[in-house]
Amino acid sequence: MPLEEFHARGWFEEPKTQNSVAHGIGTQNMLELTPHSGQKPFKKLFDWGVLFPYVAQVVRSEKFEYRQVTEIVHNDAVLKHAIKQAAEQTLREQRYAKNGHRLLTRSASGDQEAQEEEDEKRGISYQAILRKQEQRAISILKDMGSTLNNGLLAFTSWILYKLLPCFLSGVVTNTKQIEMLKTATERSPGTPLIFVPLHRSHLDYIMVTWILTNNDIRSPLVAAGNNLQIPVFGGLLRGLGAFFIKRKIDPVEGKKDVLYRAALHLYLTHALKQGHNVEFFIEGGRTRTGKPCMPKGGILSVIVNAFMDGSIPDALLVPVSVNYERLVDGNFVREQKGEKKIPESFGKAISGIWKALKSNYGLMRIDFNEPYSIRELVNSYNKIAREDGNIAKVYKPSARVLQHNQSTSSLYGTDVVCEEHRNLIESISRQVVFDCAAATSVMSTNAIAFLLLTRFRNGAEEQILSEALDDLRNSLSGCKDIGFSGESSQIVAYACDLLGSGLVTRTRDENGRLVIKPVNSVESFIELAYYSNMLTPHFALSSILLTTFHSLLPETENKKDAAVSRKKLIDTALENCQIYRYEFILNKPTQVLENLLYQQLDDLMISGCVLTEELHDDLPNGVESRRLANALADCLDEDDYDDVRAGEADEPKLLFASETPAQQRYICEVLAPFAWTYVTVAQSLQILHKNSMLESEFISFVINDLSSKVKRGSCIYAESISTDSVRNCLKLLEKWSVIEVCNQQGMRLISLNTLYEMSRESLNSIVKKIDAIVPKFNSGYFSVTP
Ligand SMILES: O=P(O)(O)OC[C@H](O)CO
Repeated sequence: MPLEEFHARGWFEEPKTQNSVAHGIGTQNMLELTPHSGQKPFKKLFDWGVLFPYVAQVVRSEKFEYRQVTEIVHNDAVLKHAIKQAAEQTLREQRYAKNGHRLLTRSASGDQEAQEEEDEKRGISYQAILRKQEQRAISILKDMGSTLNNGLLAFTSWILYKLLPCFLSGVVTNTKQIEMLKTATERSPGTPLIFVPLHRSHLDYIMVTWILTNNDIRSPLVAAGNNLQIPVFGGLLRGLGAFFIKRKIDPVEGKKDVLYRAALHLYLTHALKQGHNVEFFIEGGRTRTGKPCMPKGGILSVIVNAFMDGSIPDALLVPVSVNYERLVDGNFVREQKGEKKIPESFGKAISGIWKALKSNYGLMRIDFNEPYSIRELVNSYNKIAREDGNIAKVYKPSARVLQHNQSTSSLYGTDVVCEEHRNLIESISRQVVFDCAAATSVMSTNAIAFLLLTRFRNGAEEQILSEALDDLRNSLSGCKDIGFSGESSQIVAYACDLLGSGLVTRTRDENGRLVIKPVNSVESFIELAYYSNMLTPHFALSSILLTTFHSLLPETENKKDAAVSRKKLIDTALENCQIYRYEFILNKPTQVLENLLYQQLDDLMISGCVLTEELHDDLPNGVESRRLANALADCLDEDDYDDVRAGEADEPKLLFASETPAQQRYICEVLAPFAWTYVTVAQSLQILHKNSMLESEFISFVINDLSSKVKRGSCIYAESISTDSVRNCLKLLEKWSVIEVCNQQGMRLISLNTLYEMSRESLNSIVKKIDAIVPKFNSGYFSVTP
């Protein structure tokens, strides 16, 4: 989307019409690298020209009748049933605790009177337990419920209008996307919009609501973690639409909190039935790495269920992409290094806001992507399943009662879902995350951090970095939205200013040329990786493919003759993609990964990173191979790749392109830090030999090991020190049944599976398998001089 299409109203211009208030990016010129305004908050505080539109907004927004959902849920029969269930569960526990083995249950003994006498003797009263559970239901709903208020929304909008310019140089949205949302609501009146942003900052909650309110789109009820239920701010968020949910739904392992689950399920279902729009963060928490986290299905499952059981006729899922040039929340370096998160508190919030108001975080960008109708999504999945003859995978709407399955550790991961819909929810959630990530705009800081980490870890002259930025922009054009424009040299300077001297240094060399370098510390590389990782998913497939290609190239004297079969490459790359299954979503559920790899291979041939056999001999610079690959890519659509593969037996082999080793290296560098983390986890497994360990201890062990490798220089990627990636690798090893994870009194204990406990060879084979994804930059292929 060209930048010209973005609404370009200035922060400091007074809103002429209410609909334009929310988009402040200065003028078109300001978009091209506006210096931070440093506006004083509350300048022209009582300017009626500014205030009036907000007063008008309160009046206008009365058309959205914000019915409080809590009272409706109180009287729901399903909640009453859950209260009874919870009371019976507690009764059983109390009987067990007091009677031990002499447990009598009504159903078992058949003698209710005897049981009640026994209960009375032991001071157990079912009625008292029931009353307690009723009280608990009331308090859960009170803790949870939003108090969405139009007056507060308008007042906060006005405050934000005054405050945001103090620390952001603009908030960019696209007016066409806003129009699209309005059209969608007009076309399907009463169908709730479900906003699903990828979560980067606590500011996301506020900004999405702010943009919507200022554009007369009904503000959503927002699922917020109860970690944000802090004095003053908790109440404020609640008034702006937040409803609070527990991060861990079942605090006691193995015991389901039936009452809480029912309350959450009913609250959300009734909110949808009342026509409320809803917003939730499908990743659960904020990304710590800068790339999307794997989706958690909990909240989505309630929404999909409400559709499947006919509670609502449809809902429109709106993937929202949010990005910041500089993250207002600070950074996640401590957590990546294995330290515990400092919980949110009133003091922390105040000091955070104070610090933010005195800083410059550049632009914020919000994109509302095309809504999916859940109904249409289910129909399209069903169509594919029918075409594949996979009738078992056809999802049928059905009336049903609430049913719960095993939950994962975070609330957002809790499955309040029918088992038969599990695949459907997983497919939808992966598709939403994939689309959100693909539609996220590349900010200036993302591009510069990416170049520094993949190409210029030891620094580069400003001019060379600018040229590399030009190349990157060209390579992204048409496939990624770029959130900046202007001369690359100016963008380099601007982004370096925003990243700050803690992350990049700018010094003059002996010839007076400006050299830009990442600050050489673990902390700065981890933080730079956060910004760079926004681009990592985009290059992930080509990085896997090219790293795999290099791992398959034989060691030979004549590098130009080294050949790999296309099939072997794709098959091995597919296996390597599986290694990253918890790190990246590489394809949409509707896309075939193998086909995407074939497409990537064509792209690598077009860019001259891989050559083909017969064409290589007479055309050393690969021009002809590029032409052929171009022609192929032009005439093939995804389905045609199946036919191409059918004839692959007589296909020419793939050859090493000796003219482009540097270019190949940059692509392999993209995933190299992740590969180092994974291989270190695999190597560390040996300490589990005859020794189970707390997961947290094992993670610390790996992080320490990575830190010493980085210190010694045996691993050049300080950003490999990543708790998130260690965890993702552990999930993979659990999936492969290499390790077993069991819960003991709420703590996760890991141990080797019997096969790997018994045989060191099996464990070595795992290390070897993972080592295949580590690029071997000393193999000789990368050092070939063109
Ligand atoms: O990123 P977390 O884990 O601090 O959670 C942030 C969420 O917004 C909590 O509601």
